[in-house]
Amino acid sequence: MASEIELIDVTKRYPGTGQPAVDSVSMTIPAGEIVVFVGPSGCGKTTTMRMINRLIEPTSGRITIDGEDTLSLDPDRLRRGIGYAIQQAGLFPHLTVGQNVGMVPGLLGWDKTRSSDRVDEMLDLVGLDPGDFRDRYPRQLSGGQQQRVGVARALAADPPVLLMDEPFGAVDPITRGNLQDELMRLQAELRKTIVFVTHDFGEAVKLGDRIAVLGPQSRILQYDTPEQILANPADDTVAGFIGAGASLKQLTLLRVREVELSKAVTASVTDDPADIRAKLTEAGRGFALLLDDRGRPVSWVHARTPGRPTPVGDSVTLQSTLQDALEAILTEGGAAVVTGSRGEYVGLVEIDTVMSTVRRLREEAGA
Ligand SMILES: Nc1ncnc2c1ncn2[C@@H]1O[C@H](COP(=O)(O)OP(=O)(O)OP(=O)(O)O)[C@@H](O)[C@H]1O
Repeated sequence: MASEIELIDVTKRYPGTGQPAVDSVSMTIPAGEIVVFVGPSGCGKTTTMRMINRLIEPTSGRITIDGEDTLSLDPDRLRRGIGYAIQQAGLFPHLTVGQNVGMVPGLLGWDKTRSSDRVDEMLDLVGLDPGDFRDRYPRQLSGGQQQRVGVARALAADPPVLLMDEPFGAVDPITRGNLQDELMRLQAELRKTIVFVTHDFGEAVKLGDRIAVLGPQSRILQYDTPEQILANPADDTVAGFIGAGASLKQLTLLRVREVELSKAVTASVTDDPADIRAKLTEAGRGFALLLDDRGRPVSWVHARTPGRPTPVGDSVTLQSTLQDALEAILTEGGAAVVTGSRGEYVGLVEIDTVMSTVRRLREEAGA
């Protein structure tokens, strides 16, 4: 379930300020898409987003959701129907993870069983084991886990619209990449209308079906697909914002599932090292990837030392971008291991694949 959002001539003038923070913005946010607001600090991204759920009231203009004027609705009711996730998760510190996630279902009057089933389902969905996490307090979680709980909470009542204000801004780059991958995996399933605020253009390109590049007072400098913005920036300001190295940035547009994967020699973690060595000799390869009993990658072994595995570090999923794969290759060396939806090994992205893709993108851009 998703909804179309429309902003019509929306203006916000904070009391006691000269210029409006948001000046006469009009845009349509299509149902079921991720629209990213990106722009410099202070340009009015957050103000624009918060007017959608009326955490901030517009000074003038209209906002409709599926054609219904939000100003005609009771603000509390409106907000319960819109998921909201923010930087540093904004969890209530004195409530458990389960109570945080179950907050909106509780407000909506769901009964206890339905609420608690939903909490477990949501924790599962964002990759946290409910048995382990439900009764913990936010301070007992890492930053990335808190963000996951924040997303679970925003999704708990199955809202058609999700507002996300720099939700991954406060975590390290690797965790951030993982959270982005998970959001894309969730969205492939849920197809919500998501408005996402960031000042990181790379994040916008990775996540957005469309990107609104905003200038001062939320003036829309360009509103288009990432491909179009990268290929045809509307003006020098947008071009400057995209920055140099656009063809490398285009790696963030391609998913691992879109390139041909290579095959590793695989063996089971329980296999005899001598058998693994024999297998590698026969295949004429130097390394084997060891899988556990569920087919998940565990470690690499070298033909000369088959009894001494090194753990697989960074892996990527089919939804990851080639940029992520490149980063994993650079940290892991040689190739990035690709896993499927249950964490099972599905193939490798090799550096040659990334290089030939970059060459192809350059050629296409020059053509
Ligand atoms: N409550 C307020 N009262 C007065 N001015 C405000 C208020 N909130 C925001 N502003 C001003 O409105 C402008 C837009 O702020 P907003 O937070 O929407 O920008 P932003 O693009 O989200 O910024 P950032 O990326 O730094 O979070 C800024 O100039 C800010 O100083």
